[in-house]
Amino acid sequence: MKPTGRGYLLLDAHPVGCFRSVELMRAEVPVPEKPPARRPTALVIGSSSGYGLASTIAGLVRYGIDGVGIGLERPAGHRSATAGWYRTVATDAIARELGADFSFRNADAFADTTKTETLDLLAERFGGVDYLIYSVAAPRRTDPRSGTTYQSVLKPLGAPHTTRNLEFADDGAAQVREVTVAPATEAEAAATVGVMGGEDWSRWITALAERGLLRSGFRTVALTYIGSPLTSAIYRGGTIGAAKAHLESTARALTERLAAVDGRAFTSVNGALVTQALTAIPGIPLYVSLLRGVLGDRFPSPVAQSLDLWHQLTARRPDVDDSGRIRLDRWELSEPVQAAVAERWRSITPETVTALADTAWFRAQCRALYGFDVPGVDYTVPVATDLPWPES
Ligand SMILES: NC(=O)c1ccc[n+]([C@@H]2O[C@H](COP(=O)([O-])OP(=O)(O)OC[C@H]3O[C@@H](n4cnc5c(N)ncnc54)[C@H](O)[C@@H]3O)[C@@H](O)[C@H]2O)c1
Repeated sequence: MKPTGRGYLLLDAHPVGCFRSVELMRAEVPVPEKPPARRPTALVIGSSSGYGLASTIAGLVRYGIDGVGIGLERPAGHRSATAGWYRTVATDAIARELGADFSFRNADAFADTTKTETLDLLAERFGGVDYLIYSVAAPRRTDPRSGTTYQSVLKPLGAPHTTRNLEFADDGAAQVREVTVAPATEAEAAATVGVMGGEDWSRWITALAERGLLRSGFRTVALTYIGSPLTSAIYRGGTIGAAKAHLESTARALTERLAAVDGRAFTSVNGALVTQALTAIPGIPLYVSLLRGVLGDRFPSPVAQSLDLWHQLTARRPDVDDSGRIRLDRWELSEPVQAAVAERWRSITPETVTALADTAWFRAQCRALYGFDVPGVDYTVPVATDLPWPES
């Protein structure tokens, strides 16, 4: 199987490459000296990819979690299954090997039926939930109660924004192209909040509360991002930033509601991570490649950040900023790092891009999202792509 596609989007995922990337993530998690006194129950929404996957693996290996992970993935058909499908198969194998009672559901987290069925399963198997990690990144959401489908957009607010995009030719050569993005309409901004804001997270908590499934001391976290002044027009000050602000205010409202069970809701500001969604945000691929150019191997992995997230979630007093957010992005936003990235951003030319930005790393990361370019995989060996979703 060969990687085929257009731009950053590939059409197939390589199962063995996806298994291997899950193994490599697992290898980063230190095994605890002794098992936890009580196995916590966790619900991870968005467990097949990115930060949700890393949190699931870190939780299984280091924190002995049982529970449920939810992702929305496509099975094999004319093309391979999605990469998240194969990563879930591999994560399930880890859970089984560890003896964890952890099952995976392939379902639309935004649907009421998914909530009911997942809560039925949690009630029957565990009788309550200790942690909910909300790590969904979706392009659209259908609100099952109104039937409205919201479509998110990645646009600035108020004024057009001109930035530079990193692209790759078919032979892998890096190119930088100037792009101008028109500002979002009010309807587009509201729709983005409808997808990536806190409404669905809040509904999960309400559903758990109504079923009496919130254990005393329950904690929940949804992931957010701030990012650099270089990307603020398109990210934090743009439509997606408005959605993140909504998510952050939802955390404050949820914490008030969770007082009855001595619970708390947080957002966690994670650092930049190469994902498919990130490649679609104008300017961000160049920014992240420059960030890696500055940091090299000091760029923390998603597993390292997820271990920090669990550390904070399980701490008696989590380390939060003035707005009540867990901060896992200090490495990214530190003054010297941002100054170095900004200096490179200003001076970059088509001739210097590969020297100043780690474009080779960025391209390999993008391909690894589909299981290609993963170290230790023999891509000449034929692979079966039609694999079943793990049984729950
Ligand atoms: N990538 C970054 O740089 C970055 C940085 C900080 C915070 N975050 C935040 O982290 C969160 C997760 O993003 P990611 O980058 O890990 O994304 P990702 O694309 O790697 O993972 C998204 C997950 O959501 C699941 N999903 C999507 N739609 C779903 C649906 N309708 N029902 C059930 N599951 C669904 C996918 O299956 C996948 O498991 C987002 O809130 C994102 O904004 C990302």
